[in-house]
Amino acid sequence: MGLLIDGRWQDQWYDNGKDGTFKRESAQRRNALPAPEAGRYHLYVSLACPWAHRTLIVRALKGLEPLIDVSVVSWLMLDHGWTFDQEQGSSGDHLDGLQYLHQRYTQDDPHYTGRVTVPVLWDKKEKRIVNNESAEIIRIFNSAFNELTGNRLDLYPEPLRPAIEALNERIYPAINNGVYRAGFATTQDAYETAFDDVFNELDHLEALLGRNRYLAGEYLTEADVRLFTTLVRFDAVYHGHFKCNLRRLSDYHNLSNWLRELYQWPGVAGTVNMEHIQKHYYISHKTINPNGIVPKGPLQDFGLPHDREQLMGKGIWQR
Ligand SMILES: N[C@@H](CCC(=O)N[C@@H](CS)C(=O)NCC(=O)O)C(=O)O
Repeated sequence: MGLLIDGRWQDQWYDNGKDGTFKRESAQRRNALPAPEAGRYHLYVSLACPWAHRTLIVRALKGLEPLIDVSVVSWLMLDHGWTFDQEQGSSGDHLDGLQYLHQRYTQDDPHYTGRVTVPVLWDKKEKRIVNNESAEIIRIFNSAFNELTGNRLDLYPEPLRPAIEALNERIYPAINNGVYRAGFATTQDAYETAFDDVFNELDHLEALLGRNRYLAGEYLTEADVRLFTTLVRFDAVYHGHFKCNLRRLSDYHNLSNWLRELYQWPGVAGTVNMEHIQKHYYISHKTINPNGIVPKGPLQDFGLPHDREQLMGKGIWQR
């Protein structure tokens, strides 16, 4: 784990400061897509990472697999940050055979200072990073290539935008980032604050999903995708490794049925790789789990039947 300082790689763990609260650095590349072209862009992901996972799901739902190819980093992230070590699960860098992801960042800017994160949407033509913020990459995927693919599915439909934004604003701090704030906390207080945020919000969402088929109502939207990638990791990683253990996700009836419905959505299961997920967290985070023992459990089967049909659902909005 480390970061680039003026283009040079430095190996260092997160600095939480005195209060022990984990602070996530904002993504630095936030450009719009220069032009929708097949084959021009390359997506860098980790199959372990919930943020990168969002982009893989939307890429699949929007039929972008033939247009945007992907390189997968290794699940193991140690001194050099994300690597393309094929012995530890990486696909290798399909573009230039790079060894480390930070080399992409310094190709974009030889003086880059900041964390080297996934996902990254790379422009092969201009040789620069288009965007490294998953929340924005999924919106690009949702609309920018429609003319090329003819895919009219809309995960961020105009009339639902206020509801989706309101959900994102609750779910990001309390859950998506909340589990990290719990897991990476370095004081008891910081951990307990994050822990309470996680479970208060899960309770709220459990009630919401008792009324709504999907988070924003009858349509499956980006809000569902963004929650899914955190919750699919919950029992396998966040419950144990990040100490979010008041309840298991499987103890929540509505949330776990909703999770199964999303998992079974065509295209989604193929984006979930539990081996990368468990190995990454338990083996890479040496400060939390120094011996790198990976738990054998829990037993889980997201392919089991769900009961969501009892609520009205219209699938994904069509433009
Ligand atoms: N805001 C970013 C966050 C991405 C992020 O933090 N990714 C993690 C992996 S789960 C990462 O690459 N961390 C490396 C680091 O912080 O050094 C997004 O949503 O795209």
